[in-house]
Amino acid sequence: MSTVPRLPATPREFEEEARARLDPAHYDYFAGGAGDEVTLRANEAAFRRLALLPRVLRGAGEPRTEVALPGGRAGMPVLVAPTAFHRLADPEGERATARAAAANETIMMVSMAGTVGVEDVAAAAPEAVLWFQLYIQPDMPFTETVVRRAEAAGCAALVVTVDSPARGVRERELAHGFHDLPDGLCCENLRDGAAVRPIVMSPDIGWEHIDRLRRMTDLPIVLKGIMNPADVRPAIEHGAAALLVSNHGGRQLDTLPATLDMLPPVVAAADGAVPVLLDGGVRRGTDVVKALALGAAAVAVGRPVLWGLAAGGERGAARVLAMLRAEVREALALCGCASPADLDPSMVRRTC
Ligand SMILES: Cc1cc2nc3c(=O)[nH]c(=O)nc-3n(C[C@H](O)[C@H](O)[C@H](O)COP(=O)(O)O)c2cc1C
Ligand SMILES: CCCCC(=O)C(=O)O
Repeated sequence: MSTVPRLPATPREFEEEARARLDPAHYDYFAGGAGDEVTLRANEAAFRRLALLPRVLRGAGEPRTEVALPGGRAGMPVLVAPTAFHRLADPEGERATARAAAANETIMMVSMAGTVGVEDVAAAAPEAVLWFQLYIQPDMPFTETVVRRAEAAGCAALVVTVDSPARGVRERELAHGFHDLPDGLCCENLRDGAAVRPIVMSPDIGWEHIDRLRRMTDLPIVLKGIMNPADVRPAIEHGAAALLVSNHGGRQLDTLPATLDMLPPVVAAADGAVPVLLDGGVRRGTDVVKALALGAAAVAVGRPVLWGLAAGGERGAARVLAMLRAEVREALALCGCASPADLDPSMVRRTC
């Protein structure tokens, strides 16, 4: 009789199980942040500082969790953030993640630094809604080649990461000497003929590149890595369809504020012109509900999915997403909400 291995039951246990299974260098690559990891810790701490204030006796009925976004509908307001190198966590890599996302009716943002090509990710989960994350390469003809591949694979949006004019310095990576993928793995979306190009994070990228991208494709463009409200107007003027408030999970510049703390001013600056999403430190359904109450249209999770993948492959990643979905439903119900639209800023309160 074959037995199915037991999966961890909480986000913390998933991380512990992943840590036990992963090569320590790979665990630290996934877990770590830039500098002293001030921002990495701040993201999660900001959610703990905020308390929920439910409403009562609203007769809201069973809550619905789906949300409509420029790149399609998601069955829950928790998307999969783009993270690199999934085959370090599981041999199936991004294929497994896409199936886990599809099983939970949510959207997967496929990293440009994926270890499975976007076509193969799409083929592995034909029902998955995929958004393609792009680092605009200064070689624009090559950027266009990558965009065409994402379009041909059926991706429904481009997520352009704008917080990386240079690569963040993560001391945990330096301590392990982690620079390259092991033999046999590479960034499949960077293939150029027989060669695989390195990803260039260029300080030369500017708004004119967003304009060129806008002219290149009809796909909605989500700008990922907006933190300063001063960037919101230009983003809208240059055609962004949505903004993703992100500090790259604390992996780029250290000592940025928590994303949750910048959400209200970014939402205010967007003034309803485009939906605003958030990632960074979302670990529980209550975290999701707090971000939605402060005006996020949806959130995304990075590391929790990697822990699921490392702890239990596709099943593990699917379980992490299913836990979040169940927790969001429960938190909405206990807040007296019929859907995310019933949340508002009066339902959260700062505790310190
Ligand atoms: C291991 C790892 C790899 C990442 N790779 C990418 C990437 O290739 N492109 C990108 O835009 N963001 C990348 N990110 C950032 C995530 O998209 C996201 O902003 C962040 O993980 C959210 O924080 P969380 O991990 O606390 O949920 C990566 C994050 C991690 C942890
Ligand atoms: C060149 C891969 C970049 C992945 C990334 O964005 C990260 O590790 O945070």
